[in-house]
Amino acid sequence: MALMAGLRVPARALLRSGCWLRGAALAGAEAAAGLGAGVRRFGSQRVLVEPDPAAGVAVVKLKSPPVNSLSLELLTELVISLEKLDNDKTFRGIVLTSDLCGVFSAGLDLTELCGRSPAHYAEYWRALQELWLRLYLSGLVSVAAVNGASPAGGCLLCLSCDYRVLADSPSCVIGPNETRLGIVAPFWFKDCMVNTVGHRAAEQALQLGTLFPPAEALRVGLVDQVVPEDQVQSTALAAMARWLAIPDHARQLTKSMMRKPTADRLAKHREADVQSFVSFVSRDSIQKALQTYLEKLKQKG
Ligand SMILES: CCCCC/C=C\C/C=C\C/C=C/C(=O)SCCNC(=O)CCNC(=O)[C@H](O)C(C)(C)COP(=O)(O)OP(=O)(O)OC[C@H]1O[C@@H](n2cnc3c(N)ncnc32)[C@H](O)[C@@H]1OP(=O)(O)O
Repeated sequence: MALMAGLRVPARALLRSGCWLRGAALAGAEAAAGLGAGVRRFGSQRVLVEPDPAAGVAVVKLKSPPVNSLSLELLTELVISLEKLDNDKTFRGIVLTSDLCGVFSAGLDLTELCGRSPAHYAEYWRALQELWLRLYLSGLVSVAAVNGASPAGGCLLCLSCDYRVLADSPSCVIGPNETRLGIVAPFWFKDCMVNTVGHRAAEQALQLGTLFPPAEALRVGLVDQVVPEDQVQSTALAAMARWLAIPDHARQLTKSMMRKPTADRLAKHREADVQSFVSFVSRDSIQKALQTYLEKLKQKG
């Protein structure tokens, strides 16, 4: 651990801040890339939005160190940013990516699931449902530029997008590893998996808690392209251009036709889903399993 401004900051987080320095350097290159004078980044503490109004595209970057785990705060900020972009006619598409090095998102923040009250679990789960429904049904084209590891809830975020580009690096694993923690993916995550890779591949991956390396993720269809790490964002933007060549109304109606039945399964039973999560996560055995997993993660660090 390093001490910085009175805060305990993990050394790994400081290393990752190399990416933020790169981000600062990139700011200088924004003019060249079309993000010129008058076009401002916006967002919040944990979600950075880089708009390109001329292209109608915004790059949405998760920046919640050390690993972009989906805390209640990150979920809330992401929902607000997506809502803002969804309601702004300037934008037709978003690229969702990470501002951190080596991690897209570590999935659900396990500290939100351990030792908290039932009311907290319920609030947390409602926020996760809200994010999933908003992203999954968004009228915007959504491309995930997956520039790091993306287990469990991180994988769900990617699956909720329309298209996925993954970095070709051994650390960039993606998949539903929930069972390895002793927990169960919710039915709507399962449905997303089935819709993306088919029933058999989803069943195997969900039961075995598989984290796919890039080539395997491409082979099963969990991602659409695998490219060198430094080409993830440019490839995502090139894919975006192809999707934006389609008239919005036709693409949006088609997206809704494909996705609404899946989303409706949750939308119609949200509160029952919350209660089933709360009673599951409150079990002693589940609390113990999650604590043990979290401790192992911390010891590894
Ligand atoms: C029947 C009813 C069903 C109801 C549904 C029930 C349950 C819900 C089920 C499913 C939905 C989704 C679930 C999830 O998403 S669970 C989370 C799964 N995620 C993981 O397993 C990832 C764990 N993390 C890692 O593997 C690695 O951290 C990494 C992402 C590969 C990055 O590795 P790296 O070496 O770069 O970092 P560290 O491992 O050293 O971690 C740094 C730091 O972060 C802490 N941390 C990591 N992941 C999490 C996390 N998910 N939540 C909270 N904190 C996390 C880690 O402990 C380190 O902390 P430290 O204090 O040591 O700095």
